[in-house]
Amino acid sequence: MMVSALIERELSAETFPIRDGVFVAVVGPSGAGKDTVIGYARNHFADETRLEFVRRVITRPSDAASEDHDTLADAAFIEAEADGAFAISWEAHGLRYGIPADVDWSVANGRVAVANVSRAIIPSLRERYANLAIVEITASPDVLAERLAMRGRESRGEVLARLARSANMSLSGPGVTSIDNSGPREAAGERFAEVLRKAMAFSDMSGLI
Ligand SMILES: Nc1ncnc2c1ncn2[C@@H]1O[C@H](COP(=O)(O)OP(=O)(O)O)[C@@H](O)[C@H]1O
Ligand SMILES: O=P(O)(O)OC[C@H]1O[C@H](OP(=O)(O)OP(=O)(O)O)[C@H](O)[C@@H]1O
Repeated sequence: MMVSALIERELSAETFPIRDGVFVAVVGPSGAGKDTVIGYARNHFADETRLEFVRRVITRPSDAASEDHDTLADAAFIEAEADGAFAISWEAHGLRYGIPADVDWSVANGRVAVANVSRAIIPSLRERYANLAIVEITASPDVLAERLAMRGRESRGEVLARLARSANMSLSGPGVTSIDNSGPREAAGERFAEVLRKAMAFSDMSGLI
């Protein structure tokens, strides 16, 4: 067993940025396939205890078809946020999103945490996690439009707003892996699985130092 897994590290202000484990931030435009590649990896690595697939808290009714998340009403989310329930939270598409605080403990203890997050929170993630892997899932604009329409989770107006938002976002800085998901799910899924294998290997090494 890894040394890091034997030590239950306490987190305090001095422990930032959090080390040992890796935070894998899956980002990219709406409809590119973030939840799809995460779902692929979840199946692929079903028995892998070093990986944690973060269950997000969102102020959106649950929709198990695309993502299994927790739901809170707006006021309850704001209260939970004030109580320190989230490692990180943000707003987008008129919704609030939170990553439960125990992800910090997991990363500090050598696990690889995987979450679908906003591109806008990358600077905060860089401050919080020493080992941050950013995976950008991409697809061409016409593919995005077609997939969002097919997904059917949002109204036509919401889909148009999501497509417009995507056009204004660009990524910069180190540690970004881009995966084109214009082709079959399995192709992007395998590339993502390879990123996770590397993150687990890195985390194993870092726990032994
Ligand atoms: N490679 C693919 N080929 C065909 N359809 C896909 C592919 N990847 C994702 N989809 C579909 O496209 C839609 C958007 O994917 P999703 O994973 O929800 O994207 P995101 O989380 O980035 O918004 C979903 O309906 C999903 O099933
Ligand atoms: O700031 P951005 O990078 O544009 O991201 C905005 C939001 O879109 C995604 O959420 P969600 O999974 O609910 O939406 P999606 O499936 O349509 O991408 C992502 O996790 C962010 O919460």
